[in-house]
Amino acid sequence: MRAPSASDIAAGEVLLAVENVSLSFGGVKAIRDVSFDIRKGEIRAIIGPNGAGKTSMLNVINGFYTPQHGRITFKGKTRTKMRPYDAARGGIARTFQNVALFRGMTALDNIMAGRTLKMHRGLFWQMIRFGPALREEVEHRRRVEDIIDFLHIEHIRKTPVGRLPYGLQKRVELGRALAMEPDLLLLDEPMAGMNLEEKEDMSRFILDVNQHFGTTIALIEHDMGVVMDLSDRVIVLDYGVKIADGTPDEVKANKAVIDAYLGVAH
Ligand SMILES: Nc1ncnc2c1ncn2[C@@H]1O[C@H](COP(=O)(O)OP(=O)(O)OP(=O)(O)O)[C@@H](O)[C@H]1O
Repeated sequence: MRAPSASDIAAGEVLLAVENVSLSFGGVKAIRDVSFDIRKGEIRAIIGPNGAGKTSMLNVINGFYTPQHGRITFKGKTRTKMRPYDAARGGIARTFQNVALFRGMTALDNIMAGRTLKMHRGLFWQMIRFGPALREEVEHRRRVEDIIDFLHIEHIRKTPVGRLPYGLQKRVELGRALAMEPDLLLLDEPMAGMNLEEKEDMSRFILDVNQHFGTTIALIEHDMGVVMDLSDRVIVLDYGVKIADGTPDEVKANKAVIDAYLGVAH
């Protein structure tokens, strides 16, 4: 059984609230007046057919897109506009639908890159690796090694990520996001392109991140088995509109969802 339970989550504190958000690209209405919340400690899935607006919603949450209408409240602070850098500094980390790593760099260096926002000493001190900067680097390396242990990727730490199989690249990308020590982790199709074994591994890591670090997670995923197993609550989008929001069992039984999505082979 997962902890915390669904009833704990229902009573829990709201980490992020999306209110009446609408986003258009020219004539295309990607998101239409969508509201929902993400509570501290939960795993929240966003599902829906292709083009439903799922990735656009993650891009609104992490400040990549500015919605024409609506507002976002994160950790009690309300905004209509935020830059991705501020979102990252504020504690929102993100992985992408297609792996977005530095392919020529090792797994270790890619994960280390995720620590950049946590580094306080300036470039000058980093370069001469003196005093406080050296102490800081040692601490960052320790954190990164902990993440490498946690994700069981010790054997590939020195391998350029471009040479790794896809499933391991996705794991390194997760490691880089974890290196930011986020309060909210956004995962865009973390299982896409994976075989069954890789999916099982990734599911376990997502649950472990949630349980051991207490990280709140929002994920987009097309594999319904994975979504229903992992998530505390699920939002369903269709043509940019929210058509359902509830526990996996509630969503599975929802007629509009069956008609729009679940009933259709994907
Ligand atoms: N940068 C953009 N410029 C123009 N239109 C866009 C842009 N990004 C998304 N769209 C459009 O907005 C709509 C929602 O797209 P989005 O990628 O958010 O859907 P999605 O649910 O994530 O789809 P998928 O499951 O295929 O990834 C689509 O009609 C898409 O073509």
